[in-house]
Amino acid sequence: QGGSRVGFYLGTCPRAESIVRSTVESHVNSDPTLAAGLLRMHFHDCFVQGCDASVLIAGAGTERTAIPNLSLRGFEVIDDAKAKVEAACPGVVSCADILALAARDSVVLSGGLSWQVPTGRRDGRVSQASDVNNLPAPFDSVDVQKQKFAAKGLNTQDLVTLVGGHTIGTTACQFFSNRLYNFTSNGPDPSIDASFLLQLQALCPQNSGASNRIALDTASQNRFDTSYYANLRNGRGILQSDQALWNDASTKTYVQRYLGLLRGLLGLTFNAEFGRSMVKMSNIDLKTGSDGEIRKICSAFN
Ligand code: HEM
Ligand SMILES: [Ca+2]
Ligand SMILES: [Ca+2]
Repeated sequence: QGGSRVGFYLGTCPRAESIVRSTVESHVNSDPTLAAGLLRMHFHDCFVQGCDASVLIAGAGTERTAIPNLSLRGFEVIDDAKAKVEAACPGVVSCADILALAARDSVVLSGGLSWQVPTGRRDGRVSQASDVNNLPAPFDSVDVQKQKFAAKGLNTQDLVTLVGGHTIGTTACQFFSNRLYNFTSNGPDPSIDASFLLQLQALCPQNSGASNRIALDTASQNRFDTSYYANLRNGRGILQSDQALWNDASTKTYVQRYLGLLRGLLGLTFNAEFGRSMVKMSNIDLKTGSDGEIRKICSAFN
């Protein structure tokens, strides 16, 4: 996992990070929902073949065509940043690094704390839809979520923290509408707050709302804050996998700590911890040194 380091491009492309930042900024300013798209894209990259931009390759049979990736957004932001970075320093900066930096910049633009992103990743030469099988699903139990994160070297705190990325962005109703209508033989998921259930049912009608999009963090979908965790506490989580974090003792303590419900040594600051867990996630199975390549354009192998 070693090989990446903060400031990798200082000697070879000193403007790389600022070019990425200003590109992400201009896109997010015109469409604030892109911040969530870029954060999720980096997660989906890192969990499949490591953080190597495999998710960015276009074409038949690539990762992009796998079901969980069909709704990824922001490819045009990465392509734009890459074109500008190439113009400044051709052949130097990887697409994998641009995506990792763009994810960080997206969090900062949404009001989160910044962190230093180690760079030096190289771009992978493989992208296959069939490899997209270890991403967590919205129906996964806490145990399965923990196993999938542990397989990538991420512990329970990292899980609760990184899923906190759901403090921004939206989901299609299809990923949770079973909770609203046919979760048990009697109907809805009893862990949903009663008045919230009525709101969600209105937003996601049973037979016609599958593609409607709903904030993952009600009333705070563009702010990088702890509101997402407060919603979990109040039975206002959206995905079954999200609400489960409150209903399992091992993950609930982290939610409580982020909400300041456990004080003193047990207190934790979400926005600070998020950057720390992101650095761990951003270092999954890196290709460094002479592995892989530096792509010329992010959507195609050289
Ligand atoms: C147990 C782990 C996770 C599960 C089951 C999960 C599941 C999902 C699902 C089903 C969606 C909605 C997709 C759609 O409607 O197209 C979503 C959206 C999102 N996820 Fe996750 N996710 C997980 C972890 C993460 C992590 C670790 C991050 C980032 C660090 C993340 C960031 C996001 C963001 C930002 C969105 C909104 C995307 C947008 O608005 O375009 N998720 N997630
Ligand atoms: Ca990858
Ligand atoms: Ca929020």
